[in-house]
Amino acid sequence: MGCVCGRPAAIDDGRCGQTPPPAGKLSAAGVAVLRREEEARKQARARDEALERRRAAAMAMAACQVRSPVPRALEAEQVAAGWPPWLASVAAEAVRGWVPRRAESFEKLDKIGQGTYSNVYRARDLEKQKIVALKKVRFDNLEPESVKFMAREILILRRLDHPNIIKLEGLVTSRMSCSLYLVFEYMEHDLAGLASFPGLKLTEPQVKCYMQQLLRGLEHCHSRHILHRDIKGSNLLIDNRGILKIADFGLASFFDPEQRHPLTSRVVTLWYRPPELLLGATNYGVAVDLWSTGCILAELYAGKPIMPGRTEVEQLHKIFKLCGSPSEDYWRKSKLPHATIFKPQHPYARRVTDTFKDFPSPALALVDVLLSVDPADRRTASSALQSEFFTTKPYACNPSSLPRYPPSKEYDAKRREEEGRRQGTAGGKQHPERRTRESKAVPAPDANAELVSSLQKRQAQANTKSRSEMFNPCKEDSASGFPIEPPSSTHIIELSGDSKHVYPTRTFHSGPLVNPSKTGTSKHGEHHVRAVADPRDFPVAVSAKPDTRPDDSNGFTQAEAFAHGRRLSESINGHFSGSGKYDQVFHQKDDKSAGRVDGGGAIGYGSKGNKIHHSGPLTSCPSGNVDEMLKENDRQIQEVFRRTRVEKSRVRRAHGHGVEAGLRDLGAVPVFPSSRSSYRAAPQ
Ligand SMILES: Nc1ncnc2c1ncn2[C@@H]1O[C@H](COP(=O)(O)OP(=O)(O)OP(=O)(O)O)[C@@H](O)[C@H]1O
Repeated sequence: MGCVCGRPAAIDDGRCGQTPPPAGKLSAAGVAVLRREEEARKQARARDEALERRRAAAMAMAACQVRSPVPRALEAEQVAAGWPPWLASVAAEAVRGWVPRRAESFEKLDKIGQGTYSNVYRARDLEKQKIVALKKVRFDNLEPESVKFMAREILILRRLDHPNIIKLEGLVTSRMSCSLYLVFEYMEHDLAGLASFPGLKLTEPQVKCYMQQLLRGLEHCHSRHILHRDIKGSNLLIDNRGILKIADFGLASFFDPEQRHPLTSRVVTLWYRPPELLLGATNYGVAVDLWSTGCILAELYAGKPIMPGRTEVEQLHKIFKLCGSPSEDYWRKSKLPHATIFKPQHPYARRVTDTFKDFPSPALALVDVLLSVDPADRRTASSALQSEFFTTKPYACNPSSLPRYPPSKEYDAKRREEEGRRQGTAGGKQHPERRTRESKAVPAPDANAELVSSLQKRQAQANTKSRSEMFNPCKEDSASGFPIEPPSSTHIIELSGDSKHVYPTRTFHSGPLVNPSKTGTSKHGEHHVRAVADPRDFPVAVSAKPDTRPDDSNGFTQAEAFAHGRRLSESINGHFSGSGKYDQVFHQKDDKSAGRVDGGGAIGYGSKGNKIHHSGPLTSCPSGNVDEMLKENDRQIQEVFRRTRVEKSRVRRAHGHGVEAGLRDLGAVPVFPSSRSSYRAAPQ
């Protein structure tokens, strides 16, 4: 029906009826039409409001630390302060007391980093006249999980105030905006980048200086009841004055030491992940960060990551080989969920002091404490700060006496390599040493199973018409930029030290902190990692059941975390699975509801329908010889990668850009975890 102003009701855009002729001049029919129009508008408004409320409530339910919807008054207050309603409805607490900064008050300079769910830019703050880092959070503002992570990160960052913790200086958005930038002080380096800088060897006072700052920052986090849960070199930013700051609180969580609330075990980047998390602990504390700190300390002395596992199983086995397997007492008292799966038949002896006998003894003593298998033995950041390592000579140097380095972030190395690739040379005009190292890139599976899975889900959605696109024109905020690439080269692993196996890896990133001279290099330039995992040591797993307790105070269940993590571990295990036993441990379909164990068999990767394909168990090998089985498995994996590459380039040719999501949906592209911190350059 048309309106009195002559516009059809169907195109009523809100202007219709705003200036109706005075009612007195209308006929009765005209007035009736006006009333009906008014009524229809009211109903439409009510419908919109109800929709908006439902959306906000759904987001609030899933939002971090938000057990009940944000009080309407607080939400309204934040909207009045200039925050967009989608943010105020979920993260009102996180932005409380702040007003958003305007985008125009910053000048974006260049991209300096990329995380799982963010792009980081160097920018000039035009109001304060200084250089800052702008972290643009990539999320779909209708996706509760992504808003939840972002809100938690902001809330945690605001609770922290310490010279060794990155400072969140503000947020950039506006009432009408659908994007969000976190404003941080700008840091020139990260520890991973510095440690991998060609020719750079940190002295003992320098190592102590960085470690002291790291532990002071951690001490502050823990005193505020915050666990970082992703301590690693690339999350330790360093400025030109030598100040180290812990960054990336995307995985951090509050914890209550008195009343332990179950937390997800799917956190911490694999190489730095403590055994209790690999064993599925949901009741843990500060010791998880101390384990990662121990790994970093040992890495700085060893010049390479000390336990570069490729799968959770391999990681755990490396830990047992180095640190010994847990005592009977620990198995009994900890009641860890995966204990029955991973408890080795024969205990492993601890070899930390043997392995690191070249370390100065106070450093070795601290490493020994921090890498205790029983979390209770790792003590605290405060006790580490009082250890002999810091109280005996040579003392930690003053940060200001540290040398000034050229830009040395992992991201810089990665960019150089990309540039080299574009020019058709392995390393462009880089330092030859660097080039060699980068060609030996080795992936380190990322910690962030939760985020990765959330992003995978969004990528799958993005393939059709994502909800964000429907409601939200800001395409940049979708997960479209998330780097997911198939591996592009090979990598040799020595299993049990005697048989070599070629595994696919990426050369996209700069390689890990591995010293080739100690681990060997093949004539093809591939890097050998002496993986100590011996599949025969692990019993066959028969079941793995998701726990359904609430997780992380954020409304997620363990079942969900389990399912998410499963997806990640399977995409990794699909590439690097070892024996039939290993495979049986991890080969499960990603079935949230049932958490079933499935022997699997097909190789491939996909996110659609929560189904993960993987290399099957190797039980079909007629000889029953593990090495034979592994070779056959490798052959199959190589074949899949070959087919994937062919298929990918075929589809790319056919459709131009933007086909990766489609391929992923078809299960043709293997899903890799975060590109940011997982691939690093090998130092000398
Ligand atoms: N304040 C800063 N100054 C300079 N560079 C920074 C700063 N913050 C972050 N970066 C760079 O951006 C990268 C990504 O940042 P960050 O780790 O916070 O992102 P993320 O999306 O949370 O990553 P993750 O994949 O670990 O979840 C960092 O590794 C670092 O190199």
